[in-house]
Amino acid sequence: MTVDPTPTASHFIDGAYVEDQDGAPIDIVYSATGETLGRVHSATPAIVERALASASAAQAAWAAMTGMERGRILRRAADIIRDRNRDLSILETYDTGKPLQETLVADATSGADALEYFGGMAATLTGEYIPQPNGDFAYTIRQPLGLCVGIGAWNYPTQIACWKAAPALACGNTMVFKPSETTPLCALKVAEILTEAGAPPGVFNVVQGRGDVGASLVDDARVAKVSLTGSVPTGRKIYAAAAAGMKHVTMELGGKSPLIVFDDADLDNAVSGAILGNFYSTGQVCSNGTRVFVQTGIKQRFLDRLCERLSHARIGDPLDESTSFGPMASERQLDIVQEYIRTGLEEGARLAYGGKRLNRPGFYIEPTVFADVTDDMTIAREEIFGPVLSLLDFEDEEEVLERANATEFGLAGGVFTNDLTRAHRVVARLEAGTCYINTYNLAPVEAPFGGVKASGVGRENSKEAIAHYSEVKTVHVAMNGVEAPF
Ligand SMILES: NC(=O)c1ccc[n+]([C@@H]2O[C@H](COP(=O)([O-])OP(=O)(O)OC[C@H]3O[C@@H](n4cnc5c(N)ncnc54)[C@H](O)[C@@H]3O)[C@@H](O)[C@H]2O)c1
Repeated sequence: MTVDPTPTASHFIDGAYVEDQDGAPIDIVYSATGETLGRVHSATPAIVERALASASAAQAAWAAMTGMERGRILRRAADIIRDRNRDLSILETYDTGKPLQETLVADATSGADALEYFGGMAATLTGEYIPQPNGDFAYTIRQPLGLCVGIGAWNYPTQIACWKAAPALACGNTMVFKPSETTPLCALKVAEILTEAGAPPGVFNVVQGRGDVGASLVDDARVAKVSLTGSVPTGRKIYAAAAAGMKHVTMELGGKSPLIVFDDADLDNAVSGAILGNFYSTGQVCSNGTRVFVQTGIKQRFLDRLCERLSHARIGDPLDESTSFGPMASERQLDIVQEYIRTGLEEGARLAYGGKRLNRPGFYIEPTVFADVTDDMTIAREEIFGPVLSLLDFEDEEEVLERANATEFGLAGGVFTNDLTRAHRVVARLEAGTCYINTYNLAPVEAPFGGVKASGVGRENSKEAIAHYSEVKTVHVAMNGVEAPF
């Protein structure tokens, strides 16, 4: 073990690690073995108060720094992350169970990208000059919102912390971040590295805990904005609580996205897209295209090729770099996935591949494919958040579009076809925040990411994120006398 996965302490507040053993213990369980690596303690009300007070006190001075100065710190943090990519990737693997093969390229690196991108943008966040008659004018100032709360899911703990911290801090906000109780480790490292890079104490704080701790953060009157990555039910609760305080929100929630394969598609590319969109990170990706609609003409060939390709998945120790498919992140999530597989079978879907828990320690389940799935089946309607692909077939474009959009979710959607005009026509009509043509599940920080309908509010990444972490103040200036009616 080259990386010690046990954290220095549970929380990171005011530029330093903080412990308070009065909080309820949260075990750090390595999902590849089921062993408990250590424990953190949930934040007590006193810890939550310390974090909020620190972030609140730090905000004015952080906002008063120039964008150049703030950006330099974020970019320095990006460089440190890249220098330590391997260790941070191993930590991400301990936190989530995702294969090192993935974490080496997808997690800390994406976090560094976000810090570099928004660090570079910080100095460009300027206002506008708006000319008015007779030499009068108005101008705008882009201002931070203030104290922001970030709440994370467990599938991408480093990336989620950075995707929220980077735009928030670039705009001059400070943040209290609560990682998922399932993955408490990585956000602490992000806080440590930001501090090392020069972020003043209080600018980025991490507190541990479950939903109750998250709710206490959301409810605090000092908090101006809440950004959640999580499930739709949690999003509904947090959005409602934030509305009571008229707070800004970003909601990155769940999905049940359609991936549509027309019979003129390049079969191997389409199968690759379905693999990326269902089995990467053991299927624990919000934007996954878990409803794979395949046109009837290539249905059998697609299924055969998919099953053949899945037989090459290397399931095993995620710290072995040749492993391409790891365990579920937690026993609870494994149980949820197994329950959905049982429901799929009960409702008459045909199990075409996998479906079984592996007979080894840890929370492993095989990559699973159901064929002959119909739109009304539970596995076609609900987000499973595990490696379970539902194959549905369709006859024509109009029909598949109607069925693809018949869901409360709207996170992502994809189409595989060699017909250029059809590709653009289809994505134009997909009710989804992020669409893919002949590819799937890319999420570069330069492009907006987020959902429509129940899948979310607002966008992360890209220039769009700036609007969600800042406000515009308008200033009117008279260069002439003031006329009044009396
Ligand atoms: N759209 C995206 O960008 C994106 C990315 C990753 C995951 N997700 C979604 O996240 C879900 C899986 O993650 P999860 O199981 O951790 O989600 P979850 O909703 O159970 O928990 C998310 C976070 O919210 C906290 N929380 C729970 N109840 C709360 C409350 N009442 N107030 C404040 N905080 C509360 C949890 O402690 C956790 O930190 C899936 O639905 C997945 O699609 C979305």
